[in-house]
Amino acid sequence: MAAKLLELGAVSKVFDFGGGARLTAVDAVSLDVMPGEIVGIVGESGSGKSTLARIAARLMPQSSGNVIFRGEDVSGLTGVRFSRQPARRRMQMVFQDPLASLNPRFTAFAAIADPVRQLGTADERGNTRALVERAAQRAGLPPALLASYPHQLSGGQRARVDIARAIVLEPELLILDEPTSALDASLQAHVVQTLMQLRQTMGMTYIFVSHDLNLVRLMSDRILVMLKGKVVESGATAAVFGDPQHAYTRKLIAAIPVLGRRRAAAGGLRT
Ligand SMILES: Nc1ncnc2c1ncn2[C@@H]1O[C@H](COP(=O)(O)OP(=O)(O)OP(=O)(O)O)[C@@H](O)[C@H]1O
Repeated sequence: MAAKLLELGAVSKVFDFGGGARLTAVDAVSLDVMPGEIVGIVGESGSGKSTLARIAARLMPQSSGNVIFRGEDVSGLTGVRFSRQPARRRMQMVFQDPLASLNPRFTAFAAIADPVRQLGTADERGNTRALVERAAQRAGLPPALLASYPHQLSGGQRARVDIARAIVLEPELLILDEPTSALDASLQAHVVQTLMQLRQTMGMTYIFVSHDLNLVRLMSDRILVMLKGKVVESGATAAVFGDPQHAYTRKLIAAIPVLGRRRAAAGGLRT
């Protein structure tokens, strides 16, 4: 059996607001991600999905629990310390709002080149233009747009810059936090198609965070359902959608516009 790519062991995150006010945003979540899998994380707003994604990507320290990436315990490494690790280039994150995550003073080329400058080998740095052009092409960004600044690009084009930047060093794991939620339905479909093609051509593994169950159903091999920081249900996507065990999962599925109506009409899924 293949080695696990990422292991989260009983990861918790408690936000302390002072004066005794605390919030457990993630509560003892365990998750093993195998190479090549797409794991979807779903749940209502505030259920802890983004916090878990940020902990997995080492952008935020957990309060307790372990994070093991490619067999290496990275539990004590976050932020700048993790960014200095060789493992850093093997795991990248794509964010919800590229306008917020892209530096307004960087052209698309500079944004995509940034990881090469920061994390690339000397050879890669010498080859920056070719790497940037390859990543842009893979992400479906026309070469003519590489000279543009974020404000000159559409939402869909910005999403593609963000994806190109994330894949420029060919990471093994992409953690995608609502990567298409700022886009309208048709752009969303294009970006999802691009992500699915990338997975095939580059053999990547995704953790895909979304409140959009239709999208997660389409993309994921396996899903985790989160409620108030806890995983209330997990399993193969087809099994969870076909025979949801938890009342909350049934409620989420029933709320999917098209699928929910069809299922309700068939007499199933009342919570
Ligand atoms: N940096 C922070 N400081 C304090 N509280 C936070 C912080 N980040 C998140 N939270 C809180 O933790 C809880 C979980 O938030 P999180 O963003 O992980 O949920 P989510 O499921 O991703 O929601 P959404 O879909 O709205 O992004 C929320 O109550 C949120 O307000």
